[in-house]
Amino acid sequence: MTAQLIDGNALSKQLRGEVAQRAAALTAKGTKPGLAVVLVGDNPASQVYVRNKVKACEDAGFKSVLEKYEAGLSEAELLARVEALNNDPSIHGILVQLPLPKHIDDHKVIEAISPLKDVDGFHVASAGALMVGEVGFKACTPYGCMKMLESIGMKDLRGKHAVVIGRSNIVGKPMAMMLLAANATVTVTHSGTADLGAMTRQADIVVAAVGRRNVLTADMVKPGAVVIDVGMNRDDEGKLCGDVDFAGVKEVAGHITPVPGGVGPMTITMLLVNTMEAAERAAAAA
Ligand SMILES: Nc1nc2c(c(=O)[nH]1)N[C@@H](CN(C=O)c1ccc(C(=O)N[C@@H](CCC(=O)O)C(=O)O)cc1)CN2
Repeated sequence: MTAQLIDGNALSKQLRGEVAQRAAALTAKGTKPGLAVVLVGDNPASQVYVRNKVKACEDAGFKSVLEKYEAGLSEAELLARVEALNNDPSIHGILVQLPLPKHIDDHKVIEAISPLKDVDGFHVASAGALMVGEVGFKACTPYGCMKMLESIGMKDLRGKHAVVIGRSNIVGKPMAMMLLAANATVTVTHSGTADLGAMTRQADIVVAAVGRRNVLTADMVKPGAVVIDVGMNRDDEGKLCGDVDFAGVKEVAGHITPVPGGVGPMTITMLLVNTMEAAERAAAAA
């Protein structure tokens, strides 16, 4: 058996088209969605990601502002920039690209972003809203994973067992909350889990979000399961790869996401969706 691919590029194209239509409608009513992207330092991967975010905004008809700062920018200076963006009515979403240089406390910076503009969904208020089912912004990567499940008819996950590998604040934990909200039975595994394979072999859905190659191999997957790969690593030849042993697992799984072309583009797509939502909420409140 060879698994069906869940194509993040194709799904992104469709969803970004829908966002562009909403953006045109809101712009015609006098509110052009605006996203500010803040990058500190010269991390090469971050530079690619912020460029892709700005380009995606432009393609969708948004205003986008890219603020780039030297790695030596102080925490106080960054907090002052965030505050200025909080008070800028033409900006509906603010994103500070992670990782930040070590001398800056990323938690402090994220908490300085207004929850009304927290389109990354990383603020404690956004995480809390997700936990209790209130209106807020959902973290883009897990939100994109949920859309990928929806695209294969898995919106209500009643009766399904989902196993999340990884417990980070930006992927693993919000992923578990979103799966739970969709009625899945959820197990969160991590570096302290005794027998990972024993957990994943029970799963109808596995989400791998560890940041290490080959965390999930074919022998750890139930035949027909859906495998979502959030990882972004380099193999020995420097080629981009995920956390899943794709070649092996695709022979066992029912559906699988590729890397590249899977969750990555969906992360940017859901950022557009969140920014669109932020602009619509701001216009409705005006
Ligand atoms: N403020 C944030 N920082 C970071 C986030 C985030 O959501 N918000 N996530 C990651 C990086 N990231 C977005 O910023 C991101 C990573 C990868 C991709 C992507 O499209 N990947 C492509 C491959 C790109 C390549 O060739 O390198 C793919 O998978 O097809 C998009 C966004 C950490 N920081």
